[in-house]
Amino acid sequence: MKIALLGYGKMGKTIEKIAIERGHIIVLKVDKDDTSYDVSQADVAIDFSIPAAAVNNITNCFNANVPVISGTTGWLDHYETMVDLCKEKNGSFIYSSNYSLGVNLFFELNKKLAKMMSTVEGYDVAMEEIHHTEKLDAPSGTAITLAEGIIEISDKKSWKLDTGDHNTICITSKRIDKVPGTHTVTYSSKVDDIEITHTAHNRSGFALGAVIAAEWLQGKKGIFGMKDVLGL
Ligand SMILES: NC(=O)C1=CN([C@@H]2O[C@H](COP(=O)(O)OP(=O)(O)OC[C@H]3O[C@@H](n4cnc5c(N)ncnc54)[C@H](OP(=O)(O)O)[C@@H]3O)[C@@H](O)[C@H]2O)C=CC1
Ligand SMILES: O=C(O)C1=N[C@H](C(=O)O)C[C@H](O)C1
Repeated sequence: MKIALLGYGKMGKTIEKIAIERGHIIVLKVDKDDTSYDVSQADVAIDFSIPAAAVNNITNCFNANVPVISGTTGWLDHYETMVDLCKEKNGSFIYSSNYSLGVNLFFELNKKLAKMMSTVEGYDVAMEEIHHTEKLDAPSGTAITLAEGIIEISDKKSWKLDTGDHNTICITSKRIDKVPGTHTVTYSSKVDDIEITHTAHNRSGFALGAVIAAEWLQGKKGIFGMKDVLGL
């Protein structure tokens, strides 16, 4: 596949390495100063840029009829607009807050645990995410997906950063040195805690998942998620 990398930072560079190992060619690398670029030569574009650039990058791909894998987090207020544009342009689109196989299994485990916990009394749920100090958004996209998974099943109505109550899941965000991404969901009662944690050791799992998603999207039209890609 001919791949365009929209965002050539920590993730863009890791994706480049894995894509080349899997026999793909990088035909375009877009960074902050590349304001006008032509993505139309690519079979697929992979966007890991910054929250403020994601909508513009995804729009450029739909306008050029190029399938797009979106990994950037922190722009989801505009997700429905991008879905509508994808439908209007008959495009191909995958967004996932986290492309790693491990986290996608963790998303399923989180929902199973939430279902189990909804049958007992005395526990309250909270979440913690830890990332490197360069991260621009908080809470992480992955923490938001985990919270949405719990909200689907429990009597929690929403999530909030650093605060919570009976109706709200408290998500605590910590920023420490070079941590690639750690997410913990904790159910606490007066007598014990139940915790599940996913710890990324590096960025290779995210990058491999994004390349696998790009391969999977070839020849498909519509809007998909990693659940579709992984058959979960
Ligand atoms: N879904 C997932 O699985 C994962 C998602 N992420 C998300 O991916 C995003 C990128 O993460 P990461 O690589 O660690 O961050 P980096 O800061 O290392 O990289 C972001 C890159 O985007 C560049 N950039 C800035 N403006 C634009 C623009 N207009 N168009 C294209 N690129 C631009 C930056 O350039 P410059 O440095 O010059 O400003 C930088 O090189 C984040 O939103 C992060 O949360 C990260 C890991 C996994
Ligand atoms: O910025 C990061 O680094 C990461 N961002 C994603 C998120 O916001 O959930 C995924 C991963 O945790 C790493």
